[in-house]
Amino acid sequence: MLEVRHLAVNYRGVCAVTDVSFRLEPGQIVGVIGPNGAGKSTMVKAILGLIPRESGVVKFRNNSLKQHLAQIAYVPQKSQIDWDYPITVFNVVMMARTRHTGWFRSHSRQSQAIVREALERVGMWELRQRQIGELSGGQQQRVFLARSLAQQAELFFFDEPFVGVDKKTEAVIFEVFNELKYQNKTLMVIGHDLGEVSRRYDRFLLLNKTIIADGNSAEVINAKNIQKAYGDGVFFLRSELI
Ligand SMILES: Nc1ncnc2c1ncn2[C@@H]1O[C@H](COP(=O)(O)OP(=O)(O)OP(=O)(O)O)[C@@H](O)[C@H]1O
Repeated sequence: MLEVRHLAVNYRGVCAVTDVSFRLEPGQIVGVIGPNGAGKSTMVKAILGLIPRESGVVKFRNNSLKQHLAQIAYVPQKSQIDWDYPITVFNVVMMARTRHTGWFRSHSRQSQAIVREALERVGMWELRQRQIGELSGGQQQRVFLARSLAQQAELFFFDEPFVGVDKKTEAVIFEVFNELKYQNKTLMVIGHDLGEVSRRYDRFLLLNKTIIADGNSAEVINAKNIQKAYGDGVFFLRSELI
């Protein structure tokens, strides 16, 4: 479904990501892990064309990804969102429908129903008239999750969706991820806390500028790979992770 070949990104001549290649298939939740500064966010932004690539090829269903942007949902890191922007919860989620209705046309009943369903799914319908800056961290993540649902995408990228959320919101997010997976959607989820990584993911990409390991939990999360990616001094207890 998504094919990335030899992706490389430089920032002002300094390499952030190099020679990253992988394929994503439908119906998978793929965790991207690696230390701070490993290039996880950079990799995703370069895949999406949000920042320039030094080199590499990205194909979605054998075509250029640009032709399929409506089918790709991206939820950036919380720190990248302007929470002071004056917009309600409802309208943030409705933004996902703009590609379907256009900027200047009023939103169809169908879009309104889709937005409502998405907000209800994440338990945020009651707060639909709130300004986004007036929400807690967990509520903010739920709103952006709802926005990705309302887009009715095929491929989803989430950049650190579990930062600042409590266990209840974490459980809601994973329930929604699993529903999407069983609808044969593909999810790529960035996280850097190894404790958060568990059997909930089908596959992991361990990144430190390039892919250190790619596979299931046992294949990726082992002492050798973790040391390679994180260096010495990382306390590793596999039994905690499975
Ligand atoms: N806009 C930028 N300009 C210059 N360098 C950047 C820029 N964005 C990121 N970098 C650098 O690129 C490298 C990769 O950063 P990136 O944010 O992709 O890593 P990450 O794995 O997502 O990190 P974290 O887990 O801390 O979010 C880092 O060294 C970072 O300092």
